[in-house]
Amino acid sequence: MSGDILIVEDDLGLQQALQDTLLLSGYRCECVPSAEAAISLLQRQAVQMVITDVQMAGMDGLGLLHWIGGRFPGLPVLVMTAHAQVAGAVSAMRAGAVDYLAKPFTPDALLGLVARYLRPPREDDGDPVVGDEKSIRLLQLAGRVARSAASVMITGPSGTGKEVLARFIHRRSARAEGPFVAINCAAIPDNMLEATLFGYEKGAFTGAVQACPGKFEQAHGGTLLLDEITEMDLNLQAKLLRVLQEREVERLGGRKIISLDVRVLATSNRDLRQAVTEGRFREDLYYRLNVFPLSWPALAERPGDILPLAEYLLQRQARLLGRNGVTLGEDARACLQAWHWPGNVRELDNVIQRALILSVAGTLGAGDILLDGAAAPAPVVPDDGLGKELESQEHQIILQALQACAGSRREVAEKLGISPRTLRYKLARMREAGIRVPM
Ligand SMILES: Nc1ncnc2c1ncn2[C@@H]1O[C@H](COP(=O)(O)OP(=O)(O)OP(=O)(O)O)[C@@H](O)[C@H]1O
Repeated sequence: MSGDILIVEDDLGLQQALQDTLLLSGYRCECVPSAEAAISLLQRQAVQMVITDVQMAGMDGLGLLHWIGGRFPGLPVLVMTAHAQVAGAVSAMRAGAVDYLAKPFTPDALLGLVARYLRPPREDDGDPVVGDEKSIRLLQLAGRVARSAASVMITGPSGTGKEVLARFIHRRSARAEGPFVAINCAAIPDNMLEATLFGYEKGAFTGAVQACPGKFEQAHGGTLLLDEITEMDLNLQAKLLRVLQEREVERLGGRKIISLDVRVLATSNRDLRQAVTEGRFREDLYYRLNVFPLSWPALAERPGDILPLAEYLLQRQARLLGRNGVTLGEDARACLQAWHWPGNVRELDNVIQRALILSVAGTLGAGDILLDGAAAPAPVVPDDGLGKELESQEHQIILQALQACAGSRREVAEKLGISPRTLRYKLARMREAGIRVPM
């Protein structure tokens, strides 16, 4: 499920910041400044989620929650409250809000919560990009395994593309038309993971104001990816094993047995055998999930993937920034090929993003490639100091332009000769880096 989020916020600066953050993650958004405007929009247009401020002139966020609860009971509503107003958050949860954000919050906190209810449309639902012999063989193997019903365990260091491979297996399987549901076991607090996986009935625990299906139920007829499974605590591992063996689930606080038709894929960046030996991962669960192990090695061990991936990631980022047609110069390619990529493909993605932000030219050069950890050998690359310097100069220029144009983004973008979209992107990055961007 992906799609439209309605933001209801009377502080236009915050409204814009929320929209920037969500747009950059691929969500489509509509913004309105009041609950009344939200109601009028909801009567005309379907949305998939609402994010609303509580305190607003006219009808407040709680009033809007009640209205939505009456008309669209299944529509998830996230409320934003001032930090000091815990009572507001409690009332909102009672009134049926699915969650709340205490201001001020980080872009990551916002995206983390939204992703629990709405999957961002991914740009990378294509096949994994490969160029190295090793990866080509791995992909062929994964394609064959996909057609079977076997559980698959994908291992490899962080950022190597394990989730991309899992999506590929789902798309190549007989379940391709069914849902693909991913849950990151490391990102959800232990006490919430069980409820998130298995679902709960209303009143199962404090805060369970309405019944909620778990990820297993949501994945019925499709595939469930248990990301970073080795981070799950041992008690929950036992419960998971039972669900996998019996192919049925019972929601927390519920009595009904729900039968499941779900294929389970799992990933881990640990040495699984060692986790079993150390008693951190159940051996029986290991055998259950490890029916078909696939291992995606570190990027440095498959150097033939680096340039095809760099090209692909460049085009993906360039599209977001409205900079289609940007290319990688020969010196930039040499730089990328020579690096040892401790952060794997995710690091490559970051480096490409940085290069695009720094450069305004149509071809990225070696000088635009800023690698993490300047201490490591990096041929023909300026040191990190220069990169930081340039970045901070760019931030200064943008901040000054914002001041000079009294916050008008359109004017700032014109003044700096960049598209409004690029400006939005840069501002969101600045906010992520903790810089206060005046509105
Ligand atoms: N072969 C590939 N083709 C296209 N994109 C890739 C590939 N490998 C990785 N990526 C991109 O790199 C980023 C990291 O990939 P992914 O999330 O799949 O890694 P991961 O191994 O699951 O990471 P973690 O262990 O941290 O969960 C994503 O943006 C993904 O789109």
